[in-house]
Amino acid sequence: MEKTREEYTKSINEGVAQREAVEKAVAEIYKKGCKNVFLVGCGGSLAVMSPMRYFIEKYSELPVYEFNSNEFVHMKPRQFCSESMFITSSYTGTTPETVAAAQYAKETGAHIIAFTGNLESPLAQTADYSFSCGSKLIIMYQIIFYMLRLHGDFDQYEEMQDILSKIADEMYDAKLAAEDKAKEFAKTYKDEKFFFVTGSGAGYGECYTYGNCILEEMQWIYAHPVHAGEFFHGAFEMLTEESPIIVLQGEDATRPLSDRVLSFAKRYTKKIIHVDTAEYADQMPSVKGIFREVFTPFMLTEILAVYSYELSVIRNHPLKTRRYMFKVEY
Ligand SMILES: O=P(O)(O)OC[C@H]1O[C@](O)(CO)[C@@H](O)[C@@H]1O
Repeated sequence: MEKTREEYTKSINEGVAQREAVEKAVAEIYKKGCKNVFLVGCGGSLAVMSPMRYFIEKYSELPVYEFNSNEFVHMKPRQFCSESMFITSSYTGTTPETVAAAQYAKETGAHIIAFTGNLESPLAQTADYSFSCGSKLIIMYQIIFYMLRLHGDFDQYEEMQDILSKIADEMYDAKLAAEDKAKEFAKTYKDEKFFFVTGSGAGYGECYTYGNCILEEMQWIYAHPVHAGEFFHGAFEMLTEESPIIVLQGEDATRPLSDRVLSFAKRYTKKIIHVDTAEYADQMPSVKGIFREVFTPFMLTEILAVYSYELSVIRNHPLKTRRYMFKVEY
């Protein structure tokens, strides 16, 4: 395991402990107006907000838009205005297009709330409110679900906070339970040259992250992250008995989409890697009822982190290895 229980729980609980400050920031922004919500970022930092779009769309009538930072800057969407809530995430806080997007948001008069790993970064200096901890998702949960509560769309907010206060330990138990499967995955598939990755709904962001950021960026293995619904409208033509397919399955409303991928894939390939949050229910007794859906993105992210780590170890290719990123002009 990449982190000890103490290191892991500290990094998660550091985010949970910021509850009051996050609520204060969200309440101040909400008071000034929240006509719509914009989720803006790049790569893994954009994908981490994708489940939040799912939850806003599911629970609220508030319009929500998800944008790559550079597209946001160049397109300047018409719906974006001084009463928009601009939520952004950048681990480094220096990704130029994300900083530019925040600067544009500021010029427009919108209120900016940011996750960043560096509170001294240009992004943090541009944002009205910035938060930092070891988990982007934990901060996003607190921002989005408090906003939904203020908007009268989510009555179970206190229950969610109660679960958050226990989640680090339970999640670590689930990560331990995933370790053998992750080691087996790494041993079996370490030499593969290509992976399909499918996911949907609250789990789609993690599907994108796994293909684009983990397999391609961090392991230099070709991957196609494809929406489980869209798989049948193109990509499945490329599936052969030689194709490994990683099927990410959560416990959200779109679970049947992954059942369909699984039943098709079982007919044409033996190389199926099925990662299902439902298999970790015993380790996470606090996460019950509607919260199986709410915490689907968190559980998928944390379980897959075990898979990524084991793959990087067996391939002797650390997850921080880069050819171009942060090294050359781009
Ligand atoms: O804006 P951030 O979060 O610092 O992103 C920098 C890089 O980190 C990643 O999210 C993951 O390494 C990339 O996709 C992205 O280019």
